[in-house]
Amino acid sequence: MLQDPSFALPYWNFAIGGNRCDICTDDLMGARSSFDLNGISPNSIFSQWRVICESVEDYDTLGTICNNTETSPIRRNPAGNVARPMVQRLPEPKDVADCLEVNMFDTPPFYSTSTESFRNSIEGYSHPQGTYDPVVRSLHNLAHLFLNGTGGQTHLSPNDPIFVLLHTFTDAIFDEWLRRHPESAVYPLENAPIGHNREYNMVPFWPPVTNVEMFVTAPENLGYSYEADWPARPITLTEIISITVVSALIVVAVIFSITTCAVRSKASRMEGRQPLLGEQYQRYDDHDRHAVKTQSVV
Ligand SMILES: O=C1C=c2cc(C(=O)O)[nH]c2=CC1=O
Repeated sequence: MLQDPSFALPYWNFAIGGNRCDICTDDLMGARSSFDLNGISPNSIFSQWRVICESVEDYDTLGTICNNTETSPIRRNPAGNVARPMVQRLPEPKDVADCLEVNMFDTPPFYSTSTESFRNSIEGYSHPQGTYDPVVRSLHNLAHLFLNGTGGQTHLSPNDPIFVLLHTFTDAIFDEWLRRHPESAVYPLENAPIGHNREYNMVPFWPPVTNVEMFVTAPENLGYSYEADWPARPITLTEIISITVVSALIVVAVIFSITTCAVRSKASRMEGRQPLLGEQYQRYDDHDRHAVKTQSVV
């Protein structure tokens, strides 16, 4: 993209479970301040990073527009939302594996209420496996809400530099999904919310670019690829049962074959040692030989 091989897009793999923000350290995105639960440590370069475009009421009620004035420092209290325990933990690796298995890219109404939709699953309005549930927050949304501060409020979140890392990881998951589902990667042609149909331009980019033009993998589209290890899909109960049954059948078949071979080889060894005529057959004894001679004379 830039013709600069040293340029890279870093990402934050937020699907690590637990209640610890692993990149919230002073050498990365800033540790928690010891003086202020919601603040960033003074040892971080981000401690005085300030928010712009915070006066949302003014924009709504007075019709003013953001003029880039800096206001308060960014706030962050990872895992600290005591009123909402559900957002005190980061997504699990399994959640990424599950959402990569969702087959359809999107389903009507192509909205935050869509079910069995990869788009809604990665966005985080449904269970990672695809089922829509109004109380659930997962993946991208959960990572935002976990940050619990500037990064957790939709109109402010880009002010926290973690935003970029959270979104490059979300994009990497989308890219992996496109790679795995080439045949079901179908972007909605119509009936999507305003501006989101396949051939509509993505607002506010200039020069104009349509949604479908961006619906291709990063290497094809922009000339970069993500270096990521994806969690393996966990084995389902049905698969465990099938594997157990097949393994048991293989063991029985092997035991049966070994036993049959052993019995046959023993039988053939015994046969080799037996007289040609068994005890039940009459033998030539002196009397018989005599009888034969007598008969031949007659
Ligand atoms: O910055 C964001 C904050 C969000 C909060 C939710 C939610 O599901 O409540 N979703 C969000 C997306 C954001 O981009």
